[in-house]
Amino acid sequence: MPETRADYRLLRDMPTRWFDNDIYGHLNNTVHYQLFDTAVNAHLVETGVLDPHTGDTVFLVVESGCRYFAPLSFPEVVTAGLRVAHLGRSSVRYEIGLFGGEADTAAAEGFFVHVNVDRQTRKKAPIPDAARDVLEALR
Ligand SMILES: CC(C)(COP(=O)(O)OP(=O)(O)OC[C@H]1O[C@@H](n2cnc3c(N)ncnc32)[C@H](O)[C@@H]1OP(=O)(O)O)[C@@H](O)C(=O)NCCC(=O)NCCSC(=O)c1cc(O)c2ccccc2c1O
Repeated sequence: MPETRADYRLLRDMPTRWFDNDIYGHLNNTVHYQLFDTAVNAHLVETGVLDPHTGDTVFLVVESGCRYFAPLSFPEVVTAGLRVAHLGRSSVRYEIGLFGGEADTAAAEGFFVHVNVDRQTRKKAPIPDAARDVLEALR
């Protein structure tokens, strides 16, 4: 059973683009993953805890997945619901629901796991306190 908007801690509107529709006239499955990345990383950048260009550490994805319940398509505005399901020492699991238009049940539900790594060595590193605070607020 798909989840509802109330099941997520933060909602973020995500405009769709002409190019997002595939030959069947709906968002291709790869676009859902782009929306997940954009929703989460935009929040991290806006809250000041991710600087993808100069930060000492960066997040890498180690696992991701998605279930698709209903089609989404341009020109719909999609709303992404975000929550943190697990916060470890160096890892965080995000769960994201995608809602089409005014719908209250998710058209798709996905997740991905980020591991924080040192930018230079690419070895895992503890999630810094400031980022941890932002992530705790999404639990
Ligand atoms: C990332 C790695 C270096 C980690 O290797 P390591 O051996 O150190 O990993 P561990 O097994 O010790 O686990 C560390 C930590 O993660 C948890 N964990 C690991 N796997 C999973 C899993 N499948 N599910 C849940 N949790 C997992 C584990 O429990 C530990 O947790 P703690 O919290 O207890 O510390 C190595 O795995 C690696 O290099 N992998 C390849 C990464 C990669 O190439 N990914 C694809 C491209 S990256 C990407 O797509 C990407 C997306 C973005 O959104 C970005 C946003 C901003 C910047 C960059 C982005 C980006 O590159």
